[in-house]
Amino acid sequence: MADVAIPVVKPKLAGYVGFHNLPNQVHRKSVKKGFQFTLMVVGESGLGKSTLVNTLFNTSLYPGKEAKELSGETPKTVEIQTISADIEENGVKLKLTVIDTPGFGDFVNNEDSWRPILENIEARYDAYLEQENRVNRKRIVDTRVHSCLYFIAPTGHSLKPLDIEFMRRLAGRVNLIPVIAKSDTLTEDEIKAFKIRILEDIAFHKIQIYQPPQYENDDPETIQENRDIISRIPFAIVGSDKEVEVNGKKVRGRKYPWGVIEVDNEEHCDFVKLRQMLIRTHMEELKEYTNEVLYESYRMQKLAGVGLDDGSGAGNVNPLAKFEEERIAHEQKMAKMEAEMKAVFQQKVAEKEAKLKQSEEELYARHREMKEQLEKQRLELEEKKKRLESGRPGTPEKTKTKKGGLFNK
Ligand SMILES: Nc1nc2c(ncn2[C@@H]2O[C@H](COP(=O)(O)OP(=O)(O)OP(=O)(O)O)[C@@H](O)[C@H]2O)c(=O)[nH]1
Repeated sequence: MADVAIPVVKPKLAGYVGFHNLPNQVHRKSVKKGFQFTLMVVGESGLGKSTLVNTLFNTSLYPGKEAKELSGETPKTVEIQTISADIEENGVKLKLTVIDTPGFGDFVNNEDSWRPILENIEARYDAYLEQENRVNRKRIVDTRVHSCLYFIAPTGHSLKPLDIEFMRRLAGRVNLIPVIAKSDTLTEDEIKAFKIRILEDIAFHKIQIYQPPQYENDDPETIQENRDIISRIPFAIVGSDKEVEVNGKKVRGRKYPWGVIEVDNEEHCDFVKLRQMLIRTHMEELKEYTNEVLYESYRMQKLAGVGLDDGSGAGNVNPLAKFEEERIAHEQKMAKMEAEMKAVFQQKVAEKEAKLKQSEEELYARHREMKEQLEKQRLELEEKKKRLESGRPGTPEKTKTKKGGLFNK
């Protein structure tokens, strides 16, 4: 039966109903529950990832790293590190999780450095999916990555092949937000040109980066704010968790002989706009996009068993082909085990045979020795006998019989 379109009636309320308070109810509940956000930072070694995280949340999430830096060392993040912190502002609680990934680019072969990062993102989707599929789904813990800051080295040229490879692999799985690291090392004009080139590269390679949505029914101020944010992508950032003095006032920034770059000054860098997008205006958008688009697409592909790239560079994987591949791999493994066992068995048999041969030879040798000894003894006895016989005086050659006849012996 075809659906019949039901006309939407827009009645005028005769009196107070009270549902205008619904947003307040949501607000109260959310504040009570608290908020949660997971941010990942990815990029080459030493680009200021850890420093930016501290700067963003105005808190020191890396006490160990800082202590090392103070003692003159150059501390490095060497493995994927997850740091959680409960922070509170005006009674609103935020459980913040930062996933700091080790800087790459230090190795001779950096080809596969993206793999553990992508695996980490997907493992978090898998953990969520597994919880959703449980009978009891009361307490689902969401550890999915809601946004990923990708740090681009301030070269002023264009994206490096490694950056393109990384971004291509991560895009479509996570909200990718490109940032130009340590932008205090570039001039304003250099930053402008660099941004254009980065965006051209991103468009050319069809890399899907996070695009803040625009809503027509937003108020003009929000629309303008949104436009401002979009125009700053990729954000040129400066990180510093130290304070410097400017006109007698302490500000977060970096001091140079020619002046001070202030982190929280919109004229100096895009840090404020990035923070605004991540925390003040788009945190919920980022979470929603992760849940409704990125996770959903991963989930669909996973459940349908098709289209998941296994990272081998072979593209999408057919589940039957994958199964067949696994079966062949299993058989090969079994055959290898069998051959190894056979080799061990043969070696053991050969060892035993050698041992037996040795005992046999020893026995022969003993036997020969004993035989020789016996022969020697026999010869000696023979000799003795001869001697005794020859030594007996007047021993007749012939013995007389009782009757005196002769008897030949
Ligand atoms: N000029 C400049 N230096 C910065 C900036 N941010 C951080 N640094 C310095 O760069 C060095 C490396 O900073 P980290 O935050 O440890 O860099 P990272 O990317 O976490 O390093 P890995 O753990 O090796 O990946 C430190 O000495 C920071 O003080 C910045 O915006 N500009």
